[in-house]
Amino acid sequence: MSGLETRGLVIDVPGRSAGRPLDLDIAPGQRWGVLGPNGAGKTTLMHTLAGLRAPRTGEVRLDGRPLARLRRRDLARRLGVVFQERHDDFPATVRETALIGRHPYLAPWQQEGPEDHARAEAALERLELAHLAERELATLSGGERQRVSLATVLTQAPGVWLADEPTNHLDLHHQVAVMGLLAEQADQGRSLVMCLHDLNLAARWCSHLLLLFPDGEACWGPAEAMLVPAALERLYDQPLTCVEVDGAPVFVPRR
Ligand SMILES: Nc1ncnc2c1ncn2[C@@H]1O[C@H](COP(=O)(O)OP(=O)(O)OP(=O)(O)O)[C@@H](O)[C@H]1O
Repeated sequence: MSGLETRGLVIDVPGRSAGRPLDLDIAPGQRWGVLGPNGAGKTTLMHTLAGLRAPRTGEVRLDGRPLARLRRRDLARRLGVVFQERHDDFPATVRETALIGRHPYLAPWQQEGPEDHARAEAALERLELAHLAERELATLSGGERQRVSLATVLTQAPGVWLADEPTNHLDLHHQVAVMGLLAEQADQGRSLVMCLHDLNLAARWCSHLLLLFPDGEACWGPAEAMLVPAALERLYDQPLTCVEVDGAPVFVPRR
């Protein structure tokens, strides 16, 4: 299974003069959460980790090889991305969209086979979307669309998942279901990096955390070492109360 590393990585946030170089080792089986306020650079980091945006300095490596040296198709098999708010202009059904996850495995113009269809159907079942398989994407609710994005990556079955706010638009049941699905992917030996705005989801589901500050400062490590109330209060510029529920910390914003 695949691991992702960054060496001396400074992401290219427009107008930011510097930033702490990131030396991350995201090993198979780990669940990394990226936390930070609006504008801290979380999405920019995800795009950089996906090879869609050049770093200002440093590099990203997948299984020890610089992303820049991997072929696009190889990368598309090994790295899956769930990004915020896709605006799909061309009409497609939910099933057709999930099947896009198989494209990195097909030759140009090759039709999907029974195995590809079976994977897509299983992913739609898993995301509770089977009853919507024939629906046009444009007719879906925000949460349903988000689950289609996740189903597409599940169909793709990459070794590394990059998910920008994977619980965006989801109700409580689906938030927990999706975090459970992502944890299961990690338990199967995949690497996972996700941006989260919900500190409590991060506290419950992440094994490691990266805190990104708006000035480019950053710190990272095992989740329990990062979930320090004073650091989180500085991160969000927001006083917090920390209580313990079932042995895990729960953070509540103070007025
Ligand atoms: N094309 C661009 N031109 C100018 N500024 C940009 C551009 N793209 C991003 N930025 C700025 O870079 C900064 C980081 O943006 P980014 O989307 O990575 O933040 P984020 O941490 O994901 O924020 P959020 O929590 O709001 O999603 C923001 O201040 C944003 O306005």
